[in-house]
Amino acid sequence: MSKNLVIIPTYNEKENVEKMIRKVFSLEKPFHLLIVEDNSPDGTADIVKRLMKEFPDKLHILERKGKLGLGTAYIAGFNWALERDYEAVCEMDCDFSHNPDDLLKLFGAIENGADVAVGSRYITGINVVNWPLGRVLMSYFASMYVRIVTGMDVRDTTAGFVCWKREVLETIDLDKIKLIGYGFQIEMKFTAHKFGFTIKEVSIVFTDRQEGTSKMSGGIFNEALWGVLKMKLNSFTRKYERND
Ligand SMILES: Nc1nc2c(ncn2[C@@H]2O[C@H](COP(=O)(O)OP(=O)(O)O[C@H]3O[C@H](CO)[C@@H](O)[C@H](O)[C@@H]3O)[C@@H](O)[C@H]2O)c(=O)[nH]1
Repeated sequence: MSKNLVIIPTYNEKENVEKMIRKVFSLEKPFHLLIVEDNSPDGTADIVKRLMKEFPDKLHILERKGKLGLGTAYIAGFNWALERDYEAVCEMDCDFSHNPDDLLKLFGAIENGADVAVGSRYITGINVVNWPLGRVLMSYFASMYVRIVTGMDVRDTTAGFVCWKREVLETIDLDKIKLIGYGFQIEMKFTAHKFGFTIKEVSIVFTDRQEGTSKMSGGIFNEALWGVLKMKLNSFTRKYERND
């Protein structure tokens, strides 16, 4: 069995999902793939189930009743992985904004000793293609804001292309992660940082999706803005002790 799992959350990704699954399985390293599907009205799940017959054992689906948010989709996926023997788990979008070829770099960073590997848009300038200037600036300054509030030395704090060593997911108590949108990505990294895990940023280029639409909303942005302050305040009373 592959030791490495890729988790892809999907909501209305019928244009991308088959292409993405085939691409991941064509990479030179063997990965398993878990699709966390939120009952997409466009029939994404049916495409995945058809492909599961072609890729038995390595393509899996976790179906939920409806659109419950990206953060809880990943938590469900992480818990699924922890019930099995995977040694590292990577989050990735379905829409090719994350280049699946970069999975090799991210899992490679974990093999080379990082506890968390972040596919980062902001360590060598700003590597974002096809986003409107407003969104680039918002994302860039949001990452800066988070860095200042949290004191965490990570340039791309909202990045959603991230690999986690199993031990990190076992340690950070996934039930305590409360934010669900961009804030989810921040809270996961911040918690790992507070537990003393090493976070390595790996430079990637993020290209805006060609097919389908983003599911993020203004509410999710606000959640990140206020949620980060609340998260920082709560961190003063929480104990971050590892059982080594
Ligand atoms: N299962 C499930 N999947 C979802 C949901 N919402 C979004 N997704 C899936 O999550 C992935 C990302 O969704 P987008 O809506 O395209 O996200 P985005 O706005 O481009 O945000 C990306 O970049 C942010 C940083 O700029 C990241 O913070 C974020 O995690 C994500 O990678 C896609 O595969 C999409 O189908 C949901 O409620 N449920």
